[in-house]
Amino acid sequence: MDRRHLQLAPTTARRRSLSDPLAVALQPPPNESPEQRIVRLQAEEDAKRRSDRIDRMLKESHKEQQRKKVIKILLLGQSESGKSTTLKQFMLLHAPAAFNAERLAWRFVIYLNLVRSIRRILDAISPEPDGEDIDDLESTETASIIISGRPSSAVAGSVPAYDSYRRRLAPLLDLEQRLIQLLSDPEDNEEQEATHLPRGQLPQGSSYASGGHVAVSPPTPPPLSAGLSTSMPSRPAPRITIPRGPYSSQPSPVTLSPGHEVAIPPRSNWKKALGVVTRNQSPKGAHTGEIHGWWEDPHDPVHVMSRCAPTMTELWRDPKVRQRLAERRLRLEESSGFYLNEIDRVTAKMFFPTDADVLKARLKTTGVIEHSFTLAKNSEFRGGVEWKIYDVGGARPQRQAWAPYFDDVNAIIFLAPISSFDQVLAEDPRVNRLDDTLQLWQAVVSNQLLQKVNIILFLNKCDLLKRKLESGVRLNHYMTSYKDRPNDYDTVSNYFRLKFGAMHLAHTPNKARECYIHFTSVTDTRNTQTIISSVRDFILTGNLRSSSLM
Ligand SMILES: Nc1nc2c(ncn2[C@@H]2O[C@H](COP(=O)(O)OP(=O)(O)OP(=O)(O)O)[C@@H](O)[C@H]2O)c(=O)[nH]1
Ligand SMILES: [Mg+2]
Repeated sequence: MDRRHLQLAPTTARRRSLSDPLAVALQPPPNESPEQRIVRLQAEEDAKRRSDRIDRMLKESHKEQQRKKVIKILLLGQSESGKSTTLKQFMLLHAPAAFNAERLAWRFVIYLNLVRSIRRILDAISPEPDGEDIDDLESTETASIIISGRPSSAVAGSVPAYDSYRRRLAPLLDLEQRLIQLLSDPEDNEEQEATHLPRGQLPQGSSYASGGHVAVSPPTPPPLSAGLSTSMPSRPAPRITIPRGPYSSQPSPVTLSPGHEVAIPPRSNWKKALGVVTRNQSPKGAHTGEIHGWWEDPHDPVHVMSRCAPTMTELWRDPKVRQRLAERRLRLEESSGFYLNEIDRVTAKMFFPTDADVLKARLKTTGVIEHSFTLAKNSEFRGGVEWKIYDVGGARPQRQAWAPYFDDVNAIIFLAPISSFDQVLAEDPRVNRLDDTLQLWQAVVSNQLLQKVNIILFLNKCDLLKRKLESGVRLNHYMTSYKDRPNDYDTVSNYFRLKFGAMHLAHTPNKARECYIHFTSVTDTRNTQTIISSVRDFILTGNLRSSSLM
């Protein structure tokens, strides 16, 4: 309540007193002593202070109500379905400054992706009788491995230059450990030379294969400890940690997940630590105009990368190597092997990742990571809309962390990688990836807790699907229900749209809910950003309606 009238000048107060009963009631007694006057004025002052405080609180609370609407989106789907890539596209569109701030840090992930692709090639072409056979290959980073017609090692051709490749690429295999260490514990960067693990001192659970490269023994059932993700202190998220090894008194920062893919602990602040342009990395010397950058730091991984670049290119272009990879049905281009076709550019001393490089960089998610950004003010919400996007780990052991988010989410974007019909899960090579996605989809659409939640389905990796079908891979070979329909992209993609749509209709507990389906290739920025804008408007409109604000 505003009590400014208490401060009116005496004449005004007197004039008002004739008509204002409140003012009459508040008038001082006619025979007020000076002491009484002091007490009265003091009381009036206290009352005014209290009143002003209440006014301020009311104003704040009104502003708060107008300030922000929070919309929560959960990204769901199996591992490697494209959730984190979709999140990167959201950031690129709505938080470009944050995206740019992380750009340099992705350089290390790109190096790691390239180094691991090279190691997989070396493993695949190894002539050693006790080297990996196809079963081993299938249990490692299997998104790129197809599942039928296993060739035996016996029929596979050999690569005469194998020993030479291995010798010349040995520094890369050491660098792999350093990169994992760097990403897992960037604070330890200074000591990276000291903490670099020499052979024979690998973390428990990992070992060198006979060929001298790093290989990881099948994980024992991972100790799932309820840890807290940095960004979500109140939400439990599982993490898988390698037990302490004899090499260190500290717990290993390196985490490996089933399927042997590298996973960085969610608490690692690698994006912040490695994305910072330090004094050393500033593009120009302030006075001299001379270029200074990470490439002048002799410890930077770029030096090993660029020294090994000619051999990497030679290996990747070697027809015998290609033949051996084909025999082993290993298709690296579909996963972290993107960079194999651009070795010179990626290993250049001054390599600065482009948007496309960052989108393609693969780092498995563990736990649940929250990202927020605010959309500009609009007519409905004067304070703008805050979007919180939760990116979850999609591998099977990670899925138990999803449920706590179900009761408090406005929309789900489900990623179904439809190119994966001929692939198996990294965490369980007996399971076809598409079957797993369909099961997961059914579980999500039939979930009672989610019945009021908007569901948007991204039938993803359409670019890879198209390429795969054009190369002659037949869907009915892996999915007999497809029968003898044409094997072209339009028919196949439409078949998937109808199949996923029909499952939603059959299993949703809320028959009024519509499910929005998009064909996506989330590494393609132009196409994805158009879809993201329409998804954003759809979610916003739906939520405005449901909260009776429209
Ligand atoms: N060609 C192509 N590659 C894609 C597409 N979507 C994702 N990828 C790539 O597939 C890999 C896996 O994508 P992520 O976004 O990391 O997968 P995720 O669902 O977050 O996986 P987890 O973190 O393990 O749950 C990355 O290298 C992406 O660049 C796509 O539509 N086309
Ligand atoms: Mg991810």
